[in-house]
Amino acid sequence: MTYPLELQQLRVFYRTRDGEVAALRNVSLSINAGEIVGLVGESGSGKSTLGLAVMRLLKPSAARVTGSVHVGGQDLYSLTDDALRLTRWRHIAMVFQSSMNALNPVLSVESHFRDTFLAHDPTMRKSAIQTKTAELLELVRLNPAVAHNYPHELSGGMRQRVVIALALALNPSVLILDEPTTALDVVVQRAILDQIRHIQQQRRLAVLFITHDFMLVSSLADRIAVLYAGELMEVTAEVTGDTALHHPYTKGLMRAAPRLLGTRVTIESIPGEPPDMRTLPPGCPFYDRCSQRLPRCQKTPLPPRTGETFIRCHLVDDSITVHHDIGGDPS
Ligand SMILES: Nc1ncnc2c1ncn2[C@@H]1O[C@H](COP(=O)(O)OP(=O)(O)OP(=O)(O)O)[C@@H](O)[C@H]1O
Ligand code: NI
Repeated sequence: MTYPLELQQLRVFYRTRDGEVAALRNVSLSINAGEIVGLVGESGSGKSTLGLAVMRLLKPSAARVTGSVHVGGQDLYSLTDDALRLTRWRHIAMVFQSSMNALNPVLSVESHFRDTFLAHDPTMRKSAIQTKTAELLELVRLNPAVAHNYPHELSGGMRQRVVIALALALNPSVLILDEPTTALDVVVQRAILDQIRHIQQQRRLAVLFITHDFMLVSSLADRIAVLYAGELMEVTAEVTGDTALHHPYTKGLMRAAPRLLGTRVTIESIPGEPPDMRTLPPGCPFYDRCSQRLPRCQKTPLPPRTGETFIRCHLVDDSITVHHDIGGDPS
């Protein structure tokens, strides 16, 4: 089976003055067509790094990437620069963290779309560009007249919709969204998420939705991938109930999500800080903060896991008798 997006043993090492720092370690994850996978983790866990590595946007001078990224069965890291340019936007597109502020202030909305279309098809006619632009603006519930506006004339929510519409311009099958709604107020955020869900279903898009907000993503995603210190600790389809078996870190995130109890919002957070990526312990990276740790968690590396869902935790390994979906590659 070919996935729209498949990561195998993806590793990213940033080159720093003090040597290489592993920001992403052995990440394996596949996303199906028509599926939203939420990637959650605290600040610095490597979420944006993963998005950039998947787009092959990390400069070789700044980072070394190993493992593989397949988009529609094609190995992204084996493509020539020309082929890569074609694949980006057409097959895989990304909405970057704070990209609503990255629109060019001196270009109208229409010009942004025109540039995108012409970069991929220089022969595209003006009328076709206008029609496509109007369609895309309507797709994200904007009035097509917005095409004549400049970014500063639009609200943050409208700019974010423009950026999402731009990412969809060449009809990609994979969309990566990095904190697309974080800067927006809750009502606007909700509306945009509903829209993303709608478009994603309509187009059978494979979506990787990056956020630090577990609560937000649990209402949106089909599966959640939990990143901690550059490693996937768990991939779960049990996105709402905390009765299911989870990694202690995932449980912590679930509790840390702001929760409405009657009229009261409680926020319980995980004590401690994520580890320094340069001096990671040999065992589980969550060891220092884990309330359920076992002696061997400190020294024994976590087992590698692949598959639709998995939990990487020594404790969980002990407590499950039936390894649901753990191991074996889907085919
Ligand atoms: N260019 C770089 N050179 C060296 N280290 C980097 C570089 N970019 C990021 N890092 C480090 O890699 C780790 C992961 O950063 P990344 O931005 O991917 O995290 P994130 O999960 O997206 O965080 P946030 O929620 O704050 O956006 C961090 O420790 C960060 O300091
Ligand atoms: Ni980030």
